[in-house]
Amino acid sequence: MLQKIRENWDKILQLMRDEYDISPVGYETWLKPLQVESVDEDNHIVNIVIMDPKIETIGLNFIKKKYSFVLQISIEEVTGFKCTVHFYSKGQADTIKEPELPEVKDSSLMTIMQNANLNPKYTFDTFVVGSNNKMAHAAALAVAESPAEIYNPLFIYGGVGLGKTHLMHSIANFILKNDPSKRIMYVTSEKFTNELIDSIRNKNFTTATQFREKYRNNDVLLVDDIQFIIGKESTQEEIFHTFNTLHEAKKQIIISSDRPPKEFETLEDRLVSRFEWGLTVDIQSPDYETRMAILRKKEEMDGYNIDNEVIKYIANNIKSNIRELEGALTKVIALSKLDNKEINLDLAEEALKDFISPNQDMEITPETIINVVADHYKCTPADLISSKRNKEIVIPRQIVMYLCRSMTDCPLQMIGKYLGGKDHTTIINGIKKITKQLDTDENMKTTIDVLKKKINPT
Ligand SMILES: Nc1ncnc2c1ncn2[C@@H]1O[C@H](COP(=O)(O)OP(=O)(O)OP(=O)(O)O)[C@@H](O)[C@H]1O
Repeated sequence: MLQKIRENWDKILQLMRDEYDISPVGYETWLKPLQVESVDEDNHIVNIVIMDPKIETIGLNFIKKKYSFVLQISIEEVTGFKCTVHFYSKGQADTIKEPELPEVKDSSLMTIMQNANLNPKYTFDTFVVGSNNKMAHAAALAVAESPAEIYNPLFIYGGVGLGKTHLMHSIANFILKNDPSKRIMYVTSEKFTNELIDSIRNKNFTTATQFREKYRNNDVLLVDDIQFIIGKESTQEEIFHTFNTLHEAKKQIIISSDRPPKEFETLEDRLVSRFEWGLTVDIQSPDYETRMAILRKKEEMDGYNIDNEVIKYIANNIKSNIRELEGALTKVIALSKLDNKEINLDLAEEALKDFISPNQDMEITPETIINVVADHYKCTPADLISSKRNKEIVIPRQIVMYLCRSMTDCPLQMIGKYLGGKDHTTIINGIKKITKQLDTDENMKTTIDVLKKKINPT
């Protein structure tokens, strides 16, 4: 087994990196220096030595805490060997034998979680509750405690990197922990679409049946980022039937999206109405206290105790995306490890100099607005700038005109220039159209609110 693990070592590390979202710097710093020292086949123990003298002492606990579990799973996945890993710094390798880690007891549950495409790190325990996500958290917990009994479907929406996926996985992990026999499947709507296309392409009855079974034969189905089904008719059809089958069988459905169901203007009504059958909850950007609490939680999980000034600096400067907030803390920690320096404000400023630009609170520009609106309507900025006259482009373009007028100081003529040289009468007409619609159309109000938040989340 030693030989097999050694031969596949690069593959195992790469699997960890790709499957568990380990950043390039994390990979280089923590994983590359790891080598397999020996294997105790009887006790299923793999002994790993940390070869880099720079990190072997300071990084030992960190690596143990953070990577033991994913390394165990990756070794099992690549070589089939179910094991516990023990880490040693180079000097300890021959002498120390540590007690077995508790994680191995859960390894069958972990395999079930993996098969359901779940990230075991995303649990309610690691999810910080703040005013921005209180409702969503409460609804998620209620669904986890009583699947298919209260809110079905549960529809969670919110901006990028705000914790929708984390919350969905928390529900599924909670259910599985209580009852590992539950059949659970997590999928992004993109992956669902790709698998559907594959099953149709093969034109093979078995493949189509297998695909349906995979998604319909579940107690809980979680579909992330449902907005990507817009404009994909076969996927919508399949989602519709999958939804009906599961709902009729009283199985739980959980959906996430970047917008509420009523904002799916081009989606069939029958789907939109189904999405609204249960409960719709949103997640907003975190306030300062929540950002601080999230950073504190992450620091605690990674085994650090970082100066309050540093945490405040990050929380003050990264406001709208929790993924970026976490990334910033990871960067600061990594730099301190690499340079073997104490974590203080100077080091944080150095580590984040490309991340936090002094101009980040700069005024909003028409370019930003065009990009956000294009992303929201799943068209391209070039479509909005073009002279295309179809409704799918004309309305978003008029929204750009309205938002440029209400969110920037840009003169009408300049807005016209940003939109590919439209004259100022066209811009005025566009703005009037949206302003008028806002008086009567609730959907338009919600759309404008959502877009304004995306453009200026603070
Ligand atoms: N309330 C929270 N407490 C702790 N960590 C959080 C919280 N919200 C988000 N995170 C962390 O932020 C990162 C991004 O969260 P997640 O992937 O769930 O966002 P998302 O809303 O699904 O993003 P996307 O729109 O890109 O799909 C994850 O690492 C997650 O663990």
